[in-house]
Amino acid sequence: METSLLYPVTNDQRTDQKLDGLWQFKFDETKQGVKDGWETGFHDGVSMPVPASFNDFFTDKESREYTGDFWYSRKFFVPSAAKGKALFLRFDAVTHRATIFVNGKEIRSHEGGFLPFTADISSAVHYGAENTVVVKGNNELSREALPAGDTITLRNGKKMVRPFFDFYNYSGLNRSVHLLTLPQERVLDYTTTFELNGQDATVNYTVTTNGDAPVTVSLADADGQVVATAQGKEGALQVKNAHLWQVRNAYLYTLTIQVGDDAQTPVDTYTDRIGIRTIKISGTNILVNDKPIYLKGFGRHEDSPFAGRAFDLNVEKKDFALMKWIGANSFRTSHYPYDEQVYKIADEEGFLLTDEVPAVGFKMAAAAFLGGLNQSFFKGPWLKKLHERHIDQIRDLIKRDKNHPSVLAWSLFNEPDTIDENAVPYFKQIFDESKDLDPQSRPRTFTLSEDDTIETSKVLDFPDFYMLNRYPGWYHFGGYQISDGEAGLRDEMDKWQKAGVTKPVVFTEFGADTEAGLHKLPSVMWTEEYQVEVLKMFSRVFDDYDFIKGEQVWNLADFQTVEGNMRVNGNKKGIFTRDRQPKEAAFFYHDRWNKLPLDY
Ligand SMILES: CCC[C@@H]1NC[C@@H](O)[C@H](O)[C@H]1C(=O)O
Repeated sequence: METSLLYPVTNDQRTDQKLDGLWQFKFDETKQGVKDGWETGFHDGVSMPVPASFNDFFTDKESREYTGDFWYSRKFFVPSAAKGKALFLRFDAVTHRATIFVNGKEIRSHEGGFLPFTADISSAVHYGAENTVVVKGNNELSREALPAGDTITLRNGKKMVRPFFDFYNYSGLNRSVHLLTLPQERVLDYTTTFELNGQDATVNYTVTTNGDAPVTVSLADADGQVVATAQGKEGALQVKNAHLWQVRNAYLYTLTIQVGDDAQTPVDTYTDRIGIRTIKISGTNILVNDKPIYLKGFGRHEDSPFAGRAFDLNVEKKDFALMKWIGANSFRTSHYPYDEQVYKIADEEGFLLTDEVPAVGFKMAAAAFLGGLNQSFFKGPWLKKLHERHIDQIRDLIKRDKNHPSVLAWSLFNEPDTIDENAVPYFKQIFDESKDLDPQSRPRTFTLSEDDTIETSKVLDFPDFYMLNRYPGWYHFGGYQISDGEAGLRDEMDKWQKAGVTKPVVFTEFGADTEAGLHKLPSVMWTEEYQVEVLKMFSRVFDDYDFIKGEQVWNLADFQTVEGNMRVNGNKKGIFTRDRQPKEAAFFYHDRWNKLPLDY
């Protein structure tokens, strides 16, 4: 687990310099890089944008599909003025694993392609001079890492991934790299929890530093007026007439943490924007500030042309414009943690997000669909290592995102195999070990695939609310059979109702692949008209069962997947195309959701 995952800030005590731009890049198919001294830097590679996935920049299939080690390198200058500071490199994400070298010295390694990590380079840099950072990355998949898959070797000797999941294995320095100078004594972390007392609110906080200097915490309103202060590494800020953060009606305060005796010359200062709100599950209701909400929105992907899986602020800005236009209020970070800037935007826009770790592909049946074996995923030699990495990434996910008001819940799996008894001990371990990680005790859950029902799933006691992925009208009872699909879905909902549903149910996936521009009257599958028929069918069912508290359609936009006979250059279940243009279904939801209150 990382020591500190605070998002970088720049002030009188801290600096954050992004090292984005063109880096040197090359593949290392024979894993000779270390033997050949690549860790000291190289100039015989190709130029590669950062942040970006490397895959789509190549025009030959072997490079696009490359699986194995790859190297990045660039120079960076460390000013003499940085002497005495703690120097770190912060990698917002390297997919799927990385080893970091500075001036030829190995600093650290990291496993997991969607969460940040920092490398302390204080002992390796030259001050007042240029330095060289080198990243050795790797994008192989296995059953003992997240996300799950296999890596095979073709008869021509080339490696190839076989994902047990339905998104392309985009790889590389997918998010920004930062050069940080920090005070030797500094803030490492902080937590916030909230109590609402009528018009007033209490912000309970803790601050973790690496020293003994005193701490002062203050809270300022959106106009910059300080509304509360407190002393000490633990305390409570009393806020009169608190302006609450609400769904699609956000309000953010600025929290300032100062370390040191003298407010005029603090040892360290850390600031962040927080929202005062509470989240609870009460019976079959999801409550924000004690008010029931209904989730309207999407499963998404970090996916776009050219950038691949890399964070692209332009795409993110467009996606939020589309989600606001259509009347959405929420999304799931399917199937992995997104870039921190997404959560910051969601905080500002008042969107709720379900924050998901890349525990996807934990189901051999799905792997069978994608070319794996058909056996129990939770019974194999890979489980011990997988569990270690799974809980490690849950810990870092919650450590990184716990102070965002937009985070509604933690999704600990996507469509795992929960029918097999072997799943129970694994789930028990994950839920036991994640129980106390979130100071705000937000709900923990996971998505249930079609096979995992109230009759077949063995792990329904664990989630705090249910997330259902259902595809009648597409993967079964498609086309003219859709009426049987609806009848079957209603049968299942009747069983949930009869069993006495005691927790909220949110539909987190449903939809139909649709080729934009394909029309037919009457409809056939793959046409825009048919996608609307499927979504209207689901809407009729959702409106008939009061325990259903959310509809998040799959997917906001078309996205890249592996090639195959079930995919037409990617997954086309988007309500928008991959270049973010509306299909007919976008206007259906614009009409359906904008008739409802923003938060229900
Ligand atoms: C029947 C499983 C559906 C599946 N669920 C996980 C998503 O990552 C996929 O994209 C989606 C699909 O096949 O469209």
